[in-house]
Amino acid sequence: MATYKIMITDGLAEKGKAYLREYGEVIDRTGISPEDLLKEVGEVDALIVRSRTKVNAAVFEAGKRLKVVGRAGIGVDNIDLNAARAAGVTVVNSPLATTVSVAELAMGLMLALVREIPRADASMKQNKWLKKEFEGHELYQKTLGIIGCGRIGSAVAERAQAFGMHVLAFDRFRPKDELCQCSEPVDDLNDLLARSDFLSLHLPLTAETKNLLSHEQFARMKDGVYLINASRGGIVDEEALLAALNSGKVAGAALDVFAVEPPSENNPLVMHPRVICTPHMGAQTHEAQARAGYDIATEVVAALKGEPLRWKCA
Ligand SMILES: NC(=O)C1=CN([C@@H]2O[C@H](COP(=O)(O)OP(=O)(O)OC[C@H]3O[C@@H](n4cnc5c(N)ncnc54)[C@H](O)[C@@H]3O)[C@@H](O)[C@H]2O)C=CC1
Ligand SMILES: O=C(O)CCC(=O)C(=O)O
Repeated sequence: MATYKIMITDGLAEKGKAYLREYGEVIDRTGISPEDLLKEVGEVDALIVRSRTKVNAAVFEAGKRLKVVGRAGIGVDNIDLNAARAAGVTVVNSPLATTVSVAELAMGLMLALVREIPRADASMKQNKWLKKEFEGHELYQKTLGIIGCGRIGSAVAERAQAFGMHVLAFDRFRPKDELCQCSEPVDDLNDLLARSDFLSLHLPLTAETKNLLSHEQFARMKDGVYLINASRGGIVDEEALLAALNSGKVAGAALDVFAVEPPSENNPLVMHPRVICTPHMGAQTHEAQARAGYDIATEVVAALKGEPLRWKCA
């Protein structure tokens, strides 16, 4: 039986590692620097990453025996797919594993925003009882606009409707009859922006979606809209968001993702009193990571063995 060398650079659940060990040597280099990755990637047949490791053209160039890159998770915006194709390296991901966790975080962020849960907790820890300051809003009967209604967007739509929200969905590539999880599919992003009390983003970062929400789009939104972004930072123009928060157009924003991660120290969005932040942790649950680790391990081994693949990205 062939013995493969498989490098892990951003951690992997034990179940995934155990599966990989049946087929080869697992080299756990979690946290490896970009420089060391370039030095060491030439020794391995497969590389398994999450979102931290940037698998750019230089990595493919240095990966002389590299056959497959596995992304334990969904977004492959940190992997240069063109460079992978040019180098003849297969790229796979594990897109089903983390849907529920991300959708649950989006719902949690929505509630945290309208009830100011983080600020209320912080005030209690300062021995303050500011009950009168914390008059929030209900989600009930509000309109939620979902941009990108695939796996996660649909799961959020389902959960939001259980809260009694009216859910609009815009998806550029999915026919309206596939958006059955929402209350009302819309054809026009501007229509969704104009009607939503809450906006939640669930689409990939691509050349087309970069800065999808910028000054012009914020101007089209309702005054006092709430924004939740647990997709990718680059989809929202951060400067435009800051301006919209400062003008009061946006009442509050909850951000799990940033254009640059981690964001710079004292980043004005992170520090903003009406912004709630989490460190890109949508998929960071025990359950999601156990599934993602196992799914990517089986998919990477299948790719190494030349077997049919379920989730080929390149
Ligand atoms: N915060 C976190 O930890 C996590 C974030 N994510 C992000 O969530 C994104 C969505 O994941 P899934 O729902 O599983 O992907 P998906 O592929 O099932 O759904 C994405 C949807 O976005 C739509 N879309 C693409 N471009 C669009 C555009 N320009 N306008 C409107 N819709 C567009 C697609 O047609 C698709 O239906 C991922 O790409 C990733 O960036 C995923 C996992 C964890
Ligand atoms: O695994 C991670 O680091 C983040 C998860 C994520 O954003 C994704 O799977 O697209």
